Amino acid sequence: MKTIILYYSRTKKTARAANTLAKEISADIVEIEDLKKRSGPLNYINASVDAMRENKTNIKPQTVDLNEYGLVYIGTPVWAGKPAPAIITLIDKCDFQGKDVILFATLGGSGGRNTILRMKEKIEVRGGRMITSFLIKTAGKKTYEIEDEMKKTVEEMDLKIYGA
Ligand SMILES: Cc1cc2nc3c(=O)[nH]c(=O)nc-3n(C[C@H](O)[C@H](O)[C@H](O)COP(=O)(O)O)c2cc1C
Repeated sequence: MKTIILYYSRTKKTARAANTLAKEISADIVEIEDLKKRSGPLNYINASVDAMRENKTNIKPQTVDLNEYGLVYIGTPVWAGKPAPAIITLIDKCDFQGKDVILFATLGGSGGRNTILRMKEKIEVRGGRMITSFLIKTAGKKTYEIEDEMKKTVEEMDLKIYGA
């Protein structure tokens, strides 16, 4: 069965990691957009509050049909120690019954463990099984450094063996 990568990214760091991953493991990839405006200083605070409270948001696409996929990667930036609202919203709209799931998050420095744990809990409730997870620190990193870090993670975690 095929592999798909679903991700949300505000400033395109998670996007960079996700696209590199898609190339490395030959997976399909879908970007989840948050239709709420998330740029600017005030929206940064609102974004943190929304993440902390796990407030839902409007996303595009509204759901993803996972029927033809056996393995699903889900990637999010860490917001206030939580997954981004777009990903919280997405998880609750997808059917993970019988799916293997690999979770990843990009972050400045802290809150990664809690972010993965929260996604794991929500996916398990919806019938999915997290097989592994990883974090990519992005603070101060250039685009090519994020890509290199992703490639290194693929090698070190042997991610190419999953979902074949
Ligand atoms: C609203 C908001 C809250 C954030 N909270 C955290 C946090 O709690 N811990 C952390 O390490 N980084 C935090 N960050 C930094 C992002 O997780 C990090 O820059 C991430 O790589 C951005 O990914 P993106 O470019 O895909 O949006 C936060 C960023 C935003 C915009």
